[in-house]
This record gives sequence, structure tokens and C-alpha cells, in this order.
Amino acid sequence: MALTGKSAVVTGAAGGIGKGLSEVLLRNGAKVALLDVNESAGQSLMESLNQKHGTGSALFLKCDVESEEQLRAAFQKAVETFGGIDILCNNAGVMNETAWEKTVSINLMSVIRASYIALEHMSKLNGGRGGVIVQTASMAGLGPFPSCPVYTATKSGVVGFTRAMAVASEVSGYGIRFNALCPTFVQTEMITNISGKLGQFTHLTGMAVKLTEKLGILSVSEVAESLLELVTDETKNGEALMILTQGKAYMQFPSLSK
Ligand SMILES: NC(=O)C1=CN([C@@H]2O[C@H](COP(=O)(O)OP(=O)(O)OC[C@H]3O[C@@H](n4cnc5c(N)ncnc54)[C@H](O)[C@@H]3O)[C@@H](O)[C@H]2O)C=CC1
Ligand SMILES: CCCCCC(=O)/C=C/C=C\C/C=C\C/C=C\CCCC(=O)O
Repeated sequence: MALTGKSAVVTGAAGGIGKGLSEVLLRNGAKVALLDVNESAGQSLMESLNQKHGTGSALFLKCDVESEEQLRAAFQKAVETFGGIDILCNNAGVMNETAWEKTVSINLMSVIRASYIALEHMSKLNGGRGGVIVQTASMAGLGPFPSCPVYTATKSGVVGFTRAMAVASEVSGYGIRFNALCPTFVQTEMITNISGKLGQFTHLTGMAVKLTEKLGILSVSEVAESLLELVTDETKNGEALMILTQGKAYMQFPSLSK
């Protein structure tokens, strides 16, 4: 899928990895709706992206992904502005083992919610153009991150949902591919000031720090560039792309469908 003339929705777009994903999509010719709860960061990012990539190429929409109503309104506005949606990046996420129910709500429930709303606009069965949905999962969704068990559960859930939806979409004829990015640690706000966010696992802070030292920390752009192959390569469906500092690999899973 070439990106010129395509339109994308990115959640959690105002900072960190979401900002990087949005920039890479714009650089390659797509228009992007930037969804985020952070209004000031979202507005100023939209202004700078429109200066760089052309007026009207980026649209900021204030949206809390936990709200079905706000998500529906944002998707509707994106469709009205850009004429349709070809790409959804479900990227908004948090790591907070203290507020663990919120972590489940944002990282897993909201990914499912946004994917289902996107189907209403993107599925060929609903008159949409088809396209691709890419979730920002995590390495934590492939192997456990013991300092963050609930975060691990949400990202494992996202990987499972993505793989199941990929097959469901194929057999149902939605015309939508589902893939997941699974990076190791990335240099963003999320990995800073973690004290207070590990809840009953605060005593495992040192273990998390050791893991960052062992695995290293990726830059946002290293993750963002990996989005391109999942979006443009039409053969990629149901993939979990692991991104480490040493390189990338598509994960192998046991198959239940053959
Ligand atoms: N930083 C890391 O080490 C890694 C992060 N990830 C995942 O990448 C994704 C992005 O994380 P980062 O960029 O690192 O985090 P970040 O904290 O830098 O950025 C997250 C963005 O999401 C927005 N957001 C948070 N809650 C929201 C909500 N309810 N509705 C809408 N927007 C909301 C924030 O305002 C912020 O702009 C998350 O899903 C995270 O789990 C995956 C692997 C590693
Ligand atoms: C192996 C799993 C990697 C998962 C990364 C992820 O998805 C999210 C991580 C969220 C928080 C990180 C928690 C602890 C990090 C500990 C120390 C950070 C040190 C930061 C630094 O700049 O050195």
C-alpha cells in the first residue's frame, strides 16, 4: 500500500512514539488525524506538522480513547475531513501498575474499542476502502516484564487480539490487515519517573532498570520507521514485529488454523 493520498488516525499522537508514527506517515505522503488527551501538545504539534508537510495534512482532535463517544466523534471528523480512513495506529498507552484497572482500560479495552469503531468506517463490508490497523504493543507482550505484570497482560492481550482479528478479517472479507509493533524500551516520557507507577512491584524497580541496561533503549525514530513495512507490505497480516536494539524479527507462533 503506497501512502500517498492515504489517510491515517493515530492515537496517543501528541508525544513519544505516536508523534514519531505520525511524522513518518506524513513524510511518506499520508494525511494524519492526531488523537490525544493532551490538548496543548496536540495543538502545537498539529501546527508544526502543517507548516512542515502542508496546511491540512495534520488534524488534531482532542480524544480520550477510554471514551466511546469521543472516539466515535473523532473518527467521524477524520472521515469528513479526509474522505475516509486507510490506516489506524492504536498507539495510546500507559504503564501504571498502581492504577492497574486504568492500564487495562487504556491499553487493551480502548484498542479493541477503537478497532471496532474503525471497522465501521474501513471495512469493505461497510463500504469502506479497507486498509491496515497497527497496534503499538510491546516486547512485554511477547515475554514477561516481571516488574509490570498488568502492563504485560495488556500487551499480551493486544498481540492476541491482533492475531485473531487478522484471521477474522481475512475470512470475513473486511479488507483490513492487523499487525503489531513490539518494541523493547523506547526513550519516551513513559520510561521516566517510574517511581509510584510500579505499585506493589516497586521493590522490582532495580530489576526493570537492569533490564533496560541489558536490552538497551530504542529511539522513537527506530520504532516509527518500522511502521512503514507493516503498512506498505500487503503480505503482512497478523504479524508481531519485535524491535530490539540489535535488529528486528517477525515472531513465530504455533498455528491453530492449519
Ligand atoms: N516507551 C516504551 O518503552 C515503550 C512503549 N510502548 C508503547 O508505546 C505506546 C506509546 O507509548 P510512549 O510513546 O512511550 O508513551 P508516552 O507517555 O510518551 O506517550 C503516550 C501518549 O498517549 C497519550 N495518552 C495517554 N492516555 C491517553 C488516552 N486515554 N487517550 C488518548 N491519548 C492518551 C499521552 O497524552 C501521550 O501523548 C504505548 O502503547 C506504550 O505502551 C511499547 C514498547 C516500549
Ligand atoms: C522487555 C519489555 C520492555 C517493555 C517496555 C515497555 O513496553 C514499557 C515500559 C514502561 C516503563 C519502563 C519501566 C521501567 C524502566 C526502568 C528504568 C528506566 C531507566 C530510564 C533511563 O533513561 O535509563
